[in-house]
Amino acid sequence: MRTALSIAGSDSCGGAGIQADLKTMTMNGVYAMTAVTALTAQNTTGVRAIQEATPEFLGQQIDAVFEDIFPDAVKIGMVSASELIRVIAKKLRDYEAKHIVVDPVMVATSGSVLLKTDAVETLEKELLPLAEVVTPNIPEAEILSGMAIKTKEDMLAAAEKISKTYGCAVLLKGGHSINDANDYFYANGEGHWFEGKRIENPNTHGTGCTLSSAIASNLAKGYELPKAVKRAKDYISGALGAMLDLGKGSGPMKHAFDLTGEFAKEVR
Ligand SMILES: Nc1ncnc2c1ncn2[C@@H]1O[C@H](COP(=O)(O)OP(=O)(O)O)[C@@H](O)[C@H]1O
Ligand SMILES: Cc1ncc(COP(=O)(O)OP(=O)(O)O)c(N)n1
Repeated sequence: MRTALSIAGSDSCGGAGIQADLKTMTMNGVYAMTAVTALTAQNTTGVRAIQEATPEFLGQQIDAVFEDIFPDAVKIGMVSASELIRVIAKKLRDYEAKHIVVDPVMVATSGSVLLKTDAVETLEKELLPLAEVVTPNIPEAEILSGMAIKTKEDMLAAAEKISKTYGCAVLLKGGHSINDANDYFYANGEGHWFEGKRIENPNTHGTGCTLSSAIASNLAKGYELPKAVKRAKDYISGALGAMLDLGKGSGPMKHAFDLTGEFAKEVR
């Protein structure tokens, strides 16, 4: 069985972070492992408190995984502080980790800051150059590219700039635009759109975590990056389309939706 490691924060309400990653990887037919960067006291209305792991303890979790079950892919989500980012980068370099997907989580949809301002530079310097693909949303891409993104043309230019600056593929997510859910992919000097039909579901807690861990799962299974992204896009559309409605705020998605076609055959 193929395996994937999520290095991310825990979300006590189960919709984002490590919990979303475990559900997504499992539903995508991959054995999921974790290294927890922080605990959050969080629900669908917001993040109340954050307790970071120590850098030493985060390193021990990563060692414990790599020394026993070498992951076929690694997804990195919320990592709030520079010291934690440095430990992750060193371990991934030392172990020569494969298929690294970086979701540069900065601010939760609820508005809570999940990456300290002084750690943005460390993320850019240490983690992005290790990534096979980075998956910013529009506000995150504005920070990484240093450009305002207001139009589709801005998305193209920002993705190209991030890709060329950090030497990785970029999937710039369009979930924060109003009319559609089209994401722009740029790699090796070429770009194209992954189109998505916008689903009228206000419960989008954990969409970014889910998409990035679905990409990591599909890379772990041996799909080339564009196909891994396409399959992840289909997965997020299915999970949002299942229309789960829990909690008082932006609720989580349903992962145990009816997988159809190609997915269903493989995951069984
Ligand atoms: N209402 C929606 N309908 C369909 N797809 C969506 C919707 N909202 C977000 N997505 C998709 O979910 C993924 C995560 O996007 P986004 O919400 O922008 O990320 P984040 O959670 O990091 O802010 C993207 O593929 C995006 O296109
Ligand atoms: C622990 C933890 N990690 C990441 C997030 C952010 O999740 P994401 O899917 O990027 O976006 P929203 O859920 O905020 O739309 C989080 N909230 N908690």
